[in-house]
Amino acid sequence: MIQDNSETILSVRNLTANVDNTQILKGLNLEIKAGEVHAIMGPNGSGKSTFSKVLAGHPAYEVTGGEVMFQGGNLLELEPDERARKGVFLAFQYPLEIPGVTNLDFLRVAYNAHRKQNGLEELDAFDFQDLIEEKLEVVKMNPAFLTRSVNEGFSGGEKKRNEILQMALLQPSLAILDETDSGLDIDALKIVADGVNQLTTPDNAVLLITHYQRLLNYIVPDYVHVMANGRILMTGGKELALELESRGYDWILEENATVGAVS
Ligand SMILES: Nc1ncnc2c1ncn2[C@@H]1O[C@H](COP(=O)(O)OP(=O)(O)OP(=O)(O)O)[C@@H](O)[C@H]1O
Repeated sequence: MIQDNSETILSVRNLTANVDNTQILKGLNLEIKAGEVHAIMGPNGSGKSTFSKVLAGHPAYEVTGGEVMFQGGNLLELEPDERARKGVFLAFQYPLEIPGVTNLDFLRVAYNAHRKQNGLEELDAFDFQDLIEEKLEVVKMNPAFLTRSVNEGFSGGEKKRNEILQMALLQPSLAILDETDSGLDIDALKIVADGVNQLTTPDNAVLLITHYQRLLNYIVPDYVHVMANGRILMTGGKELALELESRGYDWILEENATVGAVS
């Protein structure tokens, strides 16, 4: 038997979570190994963003049961900033604006916090400038975006690109991209996808949440999961995304309703 020795990056078992006392996640299971790209698709309101926010530690979401292990440690015990420093990165569906804080300062503080976590010295402003210019190339962003306040007045697509810039800089172990493709024109979609692909290594993993198969033409997933009603109902390879595009979700919901009725 061939042994798969890849490191497990994320292991989610029977996760349940509430928002405002309403249960949204209802027993979610997922295992992600180093080097893998996973995509989660599913109907509106199925809990995809909730899952990403629970992973990031958003305080509005209450975990009521189950387990989330990240690189062998209990993720749920960590504060949101600790999760980020340890390498969990969430690119938001709706990136926040931070008026009064320049993109450059924001990125430098985030980057140096990350270095500190890894026992490294802070990078001074000059070295950071060199580094960030290199990263701007990855996402083909104009340096003028560095001196503007974080996301303030950025177009939808520029905000998404800025999220990928942050990711390029921080090189997370687990990048969770929540509908990063929404609002992107075709060229921007390719640039963002190239950025993600350049950052994918055998040591890290990517979790994409998307409604559109087209993103998966550019970032090819190892696994596609279908989430509905707070659970992952089906897992397949990249071809599952094509099938979903042509058949929609009802057949999966019906199959699961039948299974649920029998068991
Ligand atoms: N604060 C809240 N109070 C009550 N219900 C909430 C709250 N926040 C989210 N929900 C509900 O949780 C459910 C899951 O929402 P979530 O955003 O996780 O879904 P999604 O799968 O990401 O949807 P979409 O594909 O539309 O982005 C939805 O029915 C939503 O209305």
